Amino acid sequence: MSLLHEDDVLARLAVVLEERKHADAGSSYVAKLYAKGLDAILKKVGEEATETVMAAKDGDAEHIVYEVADLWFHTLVLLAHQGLGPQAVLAELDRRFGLSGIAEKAARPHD
Ligand SMILES: N=c1c2ncn([C@@H]3O[C@H](COP(=O)(O)OP(=O)(O)OP(=O)(O)O)[C@@H](O)[C@H]3O)c2ncn1[C@@H]1O[C@H](COP(=O)(O)O)[C@@H](O)[C@H]1O
Repeated sequence: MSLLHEDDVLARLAVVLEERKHADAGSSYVAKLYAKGLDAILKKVGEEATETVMAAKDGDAEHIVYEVADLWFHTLVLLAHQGLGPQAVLAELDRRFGLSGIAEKAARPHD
């Protein structure tokens, strides 16, 4: 799998999450979660955060990745429910990275 493909997965998943807003609640996991509403989505985010903490305490790398994927997925559902998408979060992280000056230092290593 290419790096580009992996980089792109948040955007591609966000498109599917938008499409599920028009799907029948019985037809998909995400459509059912939307139908249950914000509190149900928040409950899943909380559960997955807790499961991530427990996996990290166990120190099993595969389990950590699995639980963080569940957590990221449910935060993407939350963002979509709120009319937002991963690009907004990525832009905020990019802004903070820019503020840190690390990118500029990397471009001028001898300063
Ligand atoms: N990436 C995911 C994804 N990650 C996790 N999950 C679901 O999130 C749930 C995780 O919750 P738990 O571990 O608590 O398992 P559970 O007991 O089955 O969950 P609950 O039924 O209690 O909520 C599971 O049901 C997983 O199937 C996901 N469901 C869907 N996707 C993606 O979302 C897209 C749309 O999904 P559908 O709406 O199902 O078509 C798919 O193409 C996938 O790419």
